[in-house]
Amino acid sequence: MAQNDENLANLDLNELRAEIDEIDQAMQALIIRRTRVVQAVGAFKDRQIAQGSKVHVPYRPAREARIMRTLVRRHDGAFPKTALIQIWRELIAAGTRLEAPYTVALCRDADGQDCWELARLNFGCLNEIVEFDSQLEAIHALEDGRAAVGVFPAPVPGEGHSWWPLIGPESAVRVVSKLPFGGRPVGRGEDTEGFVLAAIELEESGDDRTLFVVTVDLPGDEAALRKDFAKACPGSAILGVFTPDATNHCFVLVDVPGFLCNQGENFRRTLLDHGLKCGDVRVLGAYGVPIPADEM
Ligand SMILES: O=C(O)C(=O)C[C@]1(C(=O)O)C=C[C@@H](O)C=C1
Repeated sequence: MAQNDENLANLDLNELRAEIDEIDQAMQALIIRRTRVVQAVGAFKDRQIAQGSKVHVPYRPAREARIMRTLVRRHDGAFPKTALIQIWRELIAAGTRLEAPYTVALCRDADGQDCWELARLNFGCLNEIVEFDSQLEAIHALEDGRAAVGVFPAPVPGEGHSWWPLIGPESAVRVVSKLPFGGRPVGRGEDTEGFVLAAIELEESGDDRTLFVVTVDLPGDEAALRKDFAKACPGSAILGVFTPDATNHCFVLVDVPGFLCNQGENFRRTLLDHGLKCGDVRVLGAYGVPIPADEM
């Protein structure tokens, strides 16, 4: 029998355990029911694919971001929100696998940093994680469908080689999420941040940031470039600058507040208006803003 909190203190151990058994049974029945609904979602997506949809990966990070934010917002009581999110990570990852099994691609960065913990925690205990020898190979695996998602270390300003310049303008691969999304694990991997890459459509989650790759004339110094971008676009951050050999231009990876995937041209004009000598502006991706640590 469901007990009020006040009554719990009057129960003996057997009665308390009977209460837990009842709750576990109710939760399991709901997991069974949720799974049937997820399978129906999978069947719906299969029909969309049969009708010509190009997206074959069931993963929908914007929807997941909305689910996680709602969980955290309505939570109450002593159970930690980070662990609550982790329960749903397993639920969602295992369910997505039922829609279509998928492989997670990983690659270490030039400093040997990898995102294994991030990948395991986000994509669950059942999905295969394949480690590639080079970042280019991992990106190719995403492009040709050998892997559905990839987790790559978030670029660090000033690092020598990053993966993002390897994604060409014709590639269907995009940055679609930032990890960890809510809460951090304790211990190994607790400081690692990563981006999820996948060949899927970009969708709004209600609180998003957009990644642009901007081609600019080689600046006198990088500090001036950062200042110019900050002035042109408040709240933006330069995550990386890549200068191809023997050229007089560089590519700048800039992280901008808002879901601006159809506004590359507007963004370019804003930069030009602020005196930045920029050429092409292309969208590398967009991601739901992770839940801030002080809300967890
Ligand atoms: O909503 C969907 O599109 C689903 O496939 C369901 C679901 C979920 O388990 O809630 C699973 C995978 C997606 O990444 C997002 C959500």
